[in-house]
Amino acid sequence: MEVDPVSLPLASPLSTATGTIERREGFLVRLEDSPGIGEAMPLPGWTESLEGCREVLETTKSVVRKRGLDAALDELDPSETPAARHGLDLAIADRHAREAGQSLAASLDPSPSQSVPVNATVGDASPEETAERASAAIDAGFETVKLKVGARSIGEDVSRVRAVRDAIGPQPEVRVDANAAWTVADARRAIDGLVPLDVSYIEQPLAADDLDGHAALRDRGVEIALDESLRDVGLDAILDAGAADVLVLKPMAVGGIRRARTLALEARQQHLDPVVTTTVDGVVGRTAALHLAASLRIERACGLATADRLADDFAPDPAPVSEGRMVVPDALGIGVDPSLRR
Ligand SMILES: O=C(O)CCC(=O)c1ccccc1C(=O)O
Ligand SMILES: [Mg+2]
Repeated sequence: MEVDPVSLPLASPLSTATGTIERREGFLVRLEDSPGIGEAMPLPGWTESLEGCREVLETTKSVVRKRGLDAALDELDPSETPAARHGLDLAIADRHAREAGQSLAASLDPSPSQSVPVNATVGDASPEETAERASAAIDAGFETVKLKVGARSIGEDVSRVRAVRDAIGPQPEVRVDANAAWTVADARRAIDGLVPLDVSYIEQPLAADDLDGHAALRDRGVEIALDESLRDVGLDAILDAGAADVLVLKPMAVGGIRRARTLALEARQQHLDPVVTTTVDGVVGRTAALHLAASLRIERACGLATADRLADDFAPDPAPVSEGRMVVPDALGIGVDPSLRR
């Protein structure tokens, strides 16, 4: 197992209620002999720190040498060091798929979908700017836009969504992501303003641990999706509280695509609908998340259209967005050269 530090600047930083993402730093994990590649891109607030990830991957190297890959994977705690675990898990999964002569999606499920619908991700900006970005996305073929909210007053956010609806018309799906910025009272006001604008879902309106609050927001004309809550309180608590309609899965934040897949299948059994998104990862992590979504045959738009935000990437994009969908690479494994270096 080899670990290479990597750094990707963002061409368009992503502004959210909890700050702006400007650069992604992490590690490529490579397996030799029988090749496989993974990506460990910690995102502070969502995963361990960069330093924490570096340290645990160093330790993991020697565990792999002494006790093998599977033992090393078992030692990585998905809640303590999810990005490091994602890196190794993905390298192993990529290797397995390659050895089986299959794409990653096909190695996860016998009948994966060939393409996945994706949403455009529109960060916080003025109403005019937000509407312009949303229109540009619709013109480029997207059928769903996800707007970041929660950085401004409820009144301003509702005005932003109204500007978007006025600009793109009634057909496209509009969803919003508050990144836990609202109180219950804020969220009720926001829902009153957003329902007439036909917003499909609100992602993480309230604090991650406020499951009862989220449960009380359901069935008011807009679905509730949970993202941060999965990281902080876990799937069982979300299911027990009946807190959501949609579960947002970020493979980098849950400790790997295979763990994300298990969580998605569990959620579905309880009528909680999974959606897969990236943490604005490089081509290895992003394309792996696409394979995961395809293996789950997700029909809701997924948050995988994040390649455009990067100013640079490790390799050419094997799954560019076209007409609002990403086509799953029909090559071995992830479909990215497993020997690529930075
Ligand atoms: O879901 C998307 O459209 C893209 C991913 C995204 O919004 C995101 C990216 C990095 C960190 C957090 C989030 C989020 O969903 O909250
Ligand atoms: Mg979110």
